[in-house]
Amino acid sequence: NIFFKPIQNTSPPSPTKRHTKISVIGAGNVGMAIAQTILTQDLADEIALVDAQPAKLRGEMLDLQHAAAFLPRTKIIASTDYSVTVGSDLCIVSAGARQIAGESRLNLLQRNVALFRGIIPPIAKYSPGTILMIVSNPVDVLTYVAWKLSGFPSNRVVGSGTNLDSSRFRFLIADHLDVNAQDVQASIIGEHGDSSVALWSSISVGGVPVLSFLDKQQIPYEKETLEGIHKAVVDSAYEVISLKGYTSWAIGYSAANLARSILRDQRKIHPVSVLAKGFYGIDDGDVFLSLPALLGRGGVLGVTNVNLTDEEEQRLRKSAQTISKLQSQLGL
Ligand SMILES: O=C1N[C@](c2ccsc2)(c2cccc(Nc3ccc(F)cc3)n2)CC(O)=C1Sc1ccccc1Cl
Repeated sequence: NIFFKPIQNTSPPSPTKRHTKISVIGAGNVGMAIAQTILTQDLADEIALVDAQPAKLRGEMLDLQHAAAFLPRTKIIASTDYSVTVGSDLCIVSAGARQIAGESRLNLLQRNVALFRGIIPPIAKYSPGTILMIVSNPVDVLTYVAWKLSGFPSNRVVGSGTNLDSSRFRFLIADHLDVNAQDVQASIIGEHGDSSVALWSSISVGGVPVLSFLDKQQIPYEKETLEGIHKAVVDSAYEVISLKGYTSWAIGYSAANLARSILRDQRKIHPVSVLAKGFYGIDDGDVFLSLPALLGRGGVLGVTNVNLTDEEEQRLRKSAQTISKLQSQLGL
C-alpha cells in the first residue's frame, strides 16, 4: 500500500476480537432491508449476500458498498455460489417464492420447500456451527423445513415468527396511548399471521400490566377492544401489501433486532418460532411456533413458561395441529 509508510517494531494484537459474519440469503426487498439495518446498526464485520439472480445481486452489493463513507467499516461480499457464506455466525434466509394471486398456501409452501432443498444444505455445509434464522413465509413451517434439512440442533434454528406481529401490536397500542413503543411490552405468540394468539396478560405500559390497570380503574374493557387491536395487526399487514405490494422496513428492523440479541449475546426474550413440542401441551409432532424465547449467542437458550389461559393454550394447540397436518404432506 504505497499510501502509508509502515511503522517499525509492530506486533499483531492479541486475537481477542471475533470477526462476526452474517449471511443474508435472498436479495429481495426483505433481505436488503435486513442487510441495510445490519449495516447501520454495526452488527457485523462482514455481510455475505446470496441470491439466484446475479445481476440484481451485484447491483445490491455495489449499491450498499457505495454507502461505505457513511457506515461503520463492514466487508460486503455477494455471490450466487454459497461458498461466499463460509464461516457465518448467523445466516438469515429471506429467499422465497412470491405467492401467486389465488395460489393456495400449500402450493406456495411446496414451491418454497423445493427452494429450501437448494438453500439449506449448502449453508449447513459451509457454516456447520451457524445459527439459522428463517424469515421466509410461511415462516413456521419453513423454519421446521430448515431444521430438518440442516440437521442442526433445534436451538440453532429460529424463525422470525410473531416478532413482526408483536412489533406491530406494540406500535398500535403505543399509538393508541400516545407513548413510546419501547415502553409497551406486548406479545403475540403461536402461528405467524392470520391465526396468531395475542397474550392480553403480557401487555404492560411502562411496566404497568394493562389488564390489572383497567380492572383497578374499573374501566370496563370489552374483549372486543383488545381483539380489535389484534385484528388491526392482521389488517395492517394486508393494508401495507395492498398499498406498496410488499413489506420490508418492519420485518427488516425486527429481524435485525433478533440478530443483535443473538450476536451480542443479549439474553433477551423475543416471541420467535422455536420447536414448540413439549410446551403448553403441544405434542402433535415436531412443530415450530412462536413462544417467548431467550435469545443469545447460542441461539435459543430457553423458552419461558408463561401461564396461558385455557383459550390461549387451546388456540396454540389448534395451530400446532394445523401446522403438523400441513408438514405431513411435505414428505420430509
Ligand atoms: O406483513 C406481511 N406481509 C406479507 C406479505 C409480504 C409480501 S406479500 C405478502 C403478508 C401480508 C398479508 C398476508 C400474508 N399472507 C401470507 C401467508 C402465507 C404466506 F406464505 C405468504 C403470505 N402475507 C407477509 C407476512 O407474513 C406479513 S406479516 C402478517 C401477515 C398476515 C397477518 C398478520 C401479519 Cl403480522
